[in-house]
Amino acid sequence: MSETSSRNEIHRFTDTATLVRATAERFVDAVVASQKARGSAAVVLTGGGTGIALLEHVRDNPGTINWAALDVFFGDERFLPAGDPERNEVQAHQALLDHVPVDPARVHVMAASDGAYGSDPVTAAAAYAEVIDVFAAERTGPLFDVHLLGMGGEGHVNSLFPQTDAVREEHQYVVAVTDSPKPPPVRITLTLPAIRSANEVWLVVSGEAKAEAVAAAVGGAPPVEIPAAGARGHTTTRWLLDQAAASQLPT
Ligand SMILES: O=C(O)[C@H](O)[C@@H](O)[C@H](O)[C@H](O)COP(=O)(O)O
Repeated sequence: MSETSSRNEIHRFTDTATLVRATAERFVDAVVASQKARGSAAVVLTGGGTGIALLEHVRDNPGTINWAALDVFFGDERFLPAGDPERNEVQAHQALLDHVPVDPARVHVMAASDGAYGSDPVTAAAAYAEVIDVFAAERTGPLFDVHLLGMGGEGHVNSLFPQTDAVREEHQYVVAVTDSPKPPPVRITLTLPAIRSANEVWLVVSGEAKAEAVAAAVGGAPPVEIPAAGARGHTTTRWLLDQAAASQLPT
């Protein structure tokens, strides 16, 4: 998948609560607009405090989303047993998906470590790639409408950490990670080529601890050093930041 040429859009909000509220409202609008334009929408959710808080806000303020016409994917998953509270999909279900009439067949969860593919994350990653392939065959245009991303202080997005094989992956859309520097070590993740197959990529980031990596990513750092720098949408790459996270950007 080639690099896209979409430009960075920067949006700054006074504090984390305002960032979460504004992002949730934009997310609802984006889903509704995609459903209006093509009949359904496809989104990729992210874990992390900001990503889950925004889902809670969407739960309480869902606008006119047609839940039956929504495909939900996950950007990464901690490869843990089903139901483990550390799993991103468990948190997303608790925050939003258990409370709205989504079609369970359209919520595309990555396998658990005690699931259908056993404890081998490589097989589980290949199974998720197959799920994406089946979906892609039915879809025209960019694979996902919006890919939400949080970012770690060293610039990781999904489970793509600096200087790893996963962040260097140029072809496969889904890979296993077995040595994540952030626990748990075993994960499944969408890669940069998968992220770049989204029409819009939204990086939702809060806090001073992220400011240096935000500035490096927006400034065009090599993705192998700052993975977020390689997260680009087809048409839009949108940084949604609180003031603290934006504090090292040029004004
Ligand atoms: O899988 C993980 O370990 C986390 O989910 C992680 O990738 C998180 O998304 C980012 O670190 C941003 O997290 P915050 O939004 O909490 O800062």
